Amino acid sequence: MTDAKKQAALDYHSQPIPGKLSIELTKPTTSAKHLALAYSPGVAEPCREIAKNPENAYLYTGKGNLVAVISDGSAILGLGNLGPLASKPVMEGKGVLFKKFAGINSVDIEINAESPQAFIDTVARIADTWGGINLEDIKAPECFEIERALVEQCSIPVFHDDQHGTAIVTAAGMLNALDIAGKKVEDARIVCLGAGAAAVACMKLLVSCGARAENIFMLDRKGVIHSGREDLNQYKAMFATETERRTLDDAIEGADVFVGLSGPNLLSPEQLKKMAANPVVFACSNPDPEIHPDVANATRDDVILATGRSDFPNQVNNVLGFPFIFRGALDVRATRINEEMKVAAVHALKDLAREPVTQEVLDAYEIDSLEFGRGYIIPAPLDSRLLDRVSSAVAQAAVDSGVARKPYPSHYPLTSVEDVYGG
Ligand SMILES: NC(=O)C1=CN([C@@H]2O[C@H](COP(=O)(O)OP(=O)(O)OC[C@H]3O[C@@H](n4cnc5c(N)ncnc54)[C@H](OP(=O)(O)O)[C@@H]3O)[C@@H](O)[C@H]2O)C=CC1
Ligand SMILES: CC(=O)C(=O)O
Ligand SMILES: [Mg+2]
Repeated sequence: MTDAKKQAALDYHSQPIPGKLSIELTKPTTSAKHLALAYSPGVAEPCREIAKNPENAYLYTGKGNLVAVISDGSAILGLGNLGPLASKPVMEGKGVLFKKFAGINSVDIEINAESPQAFIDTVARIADTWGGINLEDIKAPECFEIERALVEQCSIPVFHDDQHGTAIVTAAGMLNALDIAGKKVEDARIVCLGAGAAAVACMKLLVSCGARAENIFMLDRKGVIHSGREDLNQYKAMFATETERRTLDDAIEGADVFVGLSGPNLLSPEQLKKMAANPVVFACSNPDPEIHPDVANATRDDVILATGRSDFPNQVNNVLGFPFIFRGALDVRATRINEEMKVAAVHALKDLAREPVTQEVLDAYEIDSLEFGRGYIIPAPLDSRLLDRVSSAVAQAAVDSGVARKPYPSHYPLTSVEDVYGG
């Protein structure tokens, strides 16, 4: 980013008041009568009702539309482990996206935990406060154990966005991109740079969508993850292949797909040149992708390119997932976000990209036209149809797969965030 853009980002966060979110009141508070309802003595009544039946918390508090965004700051975007407090702008940012795109209230919580168990214990103790928990920017491999334990211990959805949100959006974009490239996911030779939270989840979901594990080369800082390595944790080991290839230079030769979930500027133009015709390159590290779009496009004119950023076409970013996935899950009071719900979200996103783009999207991105193709493989985050399409698919899948505690919402389809509480 230029110095001017960096300063603009700092000004955006600091002016006119610090931060990006505030809390609003939903009830009148102008008279003593109002206060007697909102606080003492009136507030005692909902307390008594909730003590009798915890489900009443959904009736008398904001719990049902409230998500905690929780991080330890150990893998903030692609910036690395900068600690809990430095993750706060990202966590507030996730809150902005929850509210703007899905009408969900959120609170960010940054935990200074000395161990994964301390993190788990902290979150488990406050879990009843929320309708759902979005774990964010927690590094691998700790994130896997943390999520597993919390899913087990909590009766509300717990979702590690960097794993599943990213995987859902990546799979949707990938199925479309391969189609445009004239290739089949089952045949695609895939290189995944990164073997952490996002990478492992993305490759697992791509395999569920038809990719063959033996066609995937995954790499970490030490190179290709192969069956001869003895330093692999159980999550990396799932992707160990029998191969003589050792480096990115080796792995990228002839590859159809590159998925970058690692760090900045790690794919060189020379490596991009070695890929097969019509290469699909998802350089998803934030804020700086594995290869800059200007460099990639100057290197090959047949590349189908996506990044995680809002300022280039084809934004493959979990912003297209988590707001709407939680919307659907909250609205049927799902106890968890299961595979069926994730796959439903993949197809809703994939299919929406194939529909004509609305004027609203063209205006928001200041362009005259956009149609399904190399420059448009995935819906844009400012497409208001996402709210209905993804949330309803997720809610239906939750009902069908038996994790919903409420029926499919009678107030669906949602046309805007104004509708989220129904009539
Ligand atoms: N666009 C999107 O929606 C999303 C993008 N991301 C991006 O993905 C990246 C990883 O995030 P996340 O999975 O949460 O983090 P993790 O810390 O869990 O994983 C990072 C992984 O990247 C690998 N890595 C780092 N540097 C290199 C390198 N020089 N060469 C090869 N591998 C490298 C690490 O290797 P090792 O295991 O050896 O340490 C590790 O496997 C970030 O840049 C993040 O911004 C993440 C989520 C969503
Ligand atoms: C987008 C996101 O969640 C990340 O880069 O970590
Ligand atoms: Mg993240």
